[in-house]
Amino acid sequence: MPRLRTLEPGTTVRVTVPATSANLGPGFDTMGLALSLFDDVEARTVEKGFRAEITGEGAKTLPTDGRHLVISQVRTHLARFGWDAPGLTLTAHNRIPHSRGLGSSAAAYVTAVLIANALLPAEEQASADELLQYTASLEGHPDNVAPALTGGLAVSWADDADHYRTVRIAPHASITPVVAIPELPLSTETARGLLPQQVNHSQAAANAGRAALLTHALSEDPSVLLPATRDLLHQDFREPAMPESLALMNALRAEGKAAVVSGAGPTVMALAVSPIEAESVRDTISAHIQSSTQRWTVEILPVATEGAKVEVFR
Ligand SMILES: Nc1ncnc2c1ncn2[C@@H]1O[C@H](COP(=O)(O)OP(=O)(O)O)[C@@H](O)[C@H]1O
Ligand SMILES: N[C@@H](CCOP(=O)(O)O)C(=O)O
Repeated sequence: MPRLRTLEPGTTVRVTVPATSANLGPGFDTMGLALSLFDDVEARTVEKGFRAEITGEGAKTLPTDGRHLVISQVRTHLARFGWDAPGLTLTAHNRIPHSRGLGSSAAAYVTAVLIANALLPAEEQASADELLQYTASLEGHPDNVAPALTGGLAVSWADDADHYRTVRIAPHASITPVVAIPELPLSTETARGLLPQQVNHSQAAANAGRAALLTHALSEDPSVLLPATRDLLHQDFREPAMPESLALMNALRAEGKAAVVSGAGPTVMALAVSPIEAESVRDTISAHIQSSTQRWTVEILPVATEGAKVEVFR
């Protein structure tokens, strides 16, 4: 393997990346919405040593040396282009909760790839399309990384050559997400392990109809959000791993609220259609979870219209 070139110390890259809620009901592995909850990470190239200082989520659990996911992925991405950092100091302010279905791992991959890309010489930097390929391949599905990169609502797919594609759709301005985040985590890997290899054809057809309706509901006509958010591909299969989340989602839906499992769960997200309705949904959720055995955080998280932001200081 050819020797890696070493970057100069003294460059700082700051990345701000939004949380994302994938699936949105029937858009399994395809649709995702960026939410106004952000991780802020600053990376500085230094003479030597790989170290992370973490506040917030993961401060007590994540590795603080070169094994930190963002540090290791920055180095992997640099190596792809024949570079390494002499050393790296990472300062991470993590606000996106981990393993709750709000896209924390996607945010970490996007952060790492954007940091590495900004550290590369300008002529070697990746295009927006390449950034999508790298981040979606790391995550294994594009539905979180795409809206984390673009902001707003993203509909993504892999084409016949397995090349990831995405289109950004401006969400209707009235849409106001409310999230109920339970205390107990559920890893995406575990939740994916509950999915069947095959699904019934008529259920797949019904799901396709709802997903098609969902793009219309989210962009043009939120009045059809309740039928448009009905999923037949993943939520029920995952119930054994998060029964309280499914119970909350079903109770909200029975009351006419467009509630879904956020990502692979266990967070539940309801899509209100005004800030006032969002407050009422928040109160309704709080009433439902009063008898729960675990603590929940209930928050209104407006749509983030901008995707990840990168600043470079030399
Ligand atoms: N900011 C971060 N820095 C380092 N590792 C992270 C970060 N965010 C997430 N991770 C890793 O990803 C895991 C969560 O990924 P996952 O189970 O896919 O859940 P999520 O739904 O939050 O993406 C965490 O346990 C941690 O190992
Ligand atoms: N489509 C994926 C989405 C996972 O999102 P996350 O936020 O839970 O990582 C799935 O449903 O598995």
